[in-house]
Amino acid sequence: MSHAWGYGPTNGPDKWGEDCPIANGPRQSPINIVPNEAKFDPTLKPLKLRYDASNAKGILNNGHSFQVDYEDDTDSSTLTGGPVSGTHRLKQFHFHWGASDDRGSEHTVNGVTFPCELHLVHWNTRYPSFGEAASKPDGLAVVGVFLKIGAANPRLQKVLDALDAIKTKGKQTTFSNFDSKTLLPGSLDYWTYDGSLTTPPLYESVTWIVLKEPISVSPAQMAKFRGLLFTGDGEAACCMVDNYRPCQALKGRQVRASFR
Ligand SMILES: NS(=O)(=O)N=C1NCCCN1
Ligand SMILES: [Zn+2]
Repeated sequence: MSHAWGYGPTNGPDKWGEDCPIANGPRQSPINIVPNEAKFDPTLKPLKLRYDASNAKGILNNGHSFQVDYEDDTDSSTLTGGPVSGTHRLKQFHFHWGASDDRGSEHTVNGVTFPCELHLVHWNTRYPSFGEAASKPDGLAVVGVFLKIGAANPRLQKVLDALDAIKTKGKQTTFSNFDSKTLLPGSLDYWTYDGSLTTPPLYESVTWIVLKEPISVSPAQMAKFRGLLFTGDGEAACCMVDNYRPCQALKGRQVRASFR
């Protein structure tokens, strides 16, 4: 692939293997989760997410999605417990979504897609930085949360209201005082499996923690996601939609459940 990766016909997921051969590796993500095939693991600990709203730094259109970045030079926003050992620091969160409500999530459940999926990206502090951790088999832990069409979600609104300022690729603005814990559903029941980044470089470094309970999003709120552009100022506009990777082969992996 001679040009930068993306989600179009010439640079999309089917082409990523040209630059990233790990795309066909043994622990790629996302996957279809089949609850009846997930094994309840009583040794799994409850997820402990402690986030400090004041760690929120900024919001950026990176040309593939948008992300909210967090200060990660101390242990003030962390994930502990769950399937991971040690402490993982929150680095950023971002979303994946579709052009219409029938698609957009990366993981699926019994083949069912959701219109959007939230990823909260954390890195293992046994390594000195996110960049170092990102390429280690136990380097990252990503919490995935499904968004399901329903009532407008007031907890999304501050994020969505910031999108007008970052419409095009490369735009960023300050984004402060946001507690990402408010984006989580009431239950922290989860499925977990060993996987990868779902965007290049597709490193097989992610312990995935996919929450069973979705949060709500309204059609009008979904329209705000779809108002973003993949393209930068001065380029032919291309709507930022369908920025999800299709499900990948399980290749013998076991998905565990934290709940019966
Ligand atoms: N969708 S994902 O697996 O979280 N992929 C990521 N790639 C770059 C760094 C953050 N996360
Ligand atoms: Zn993601």
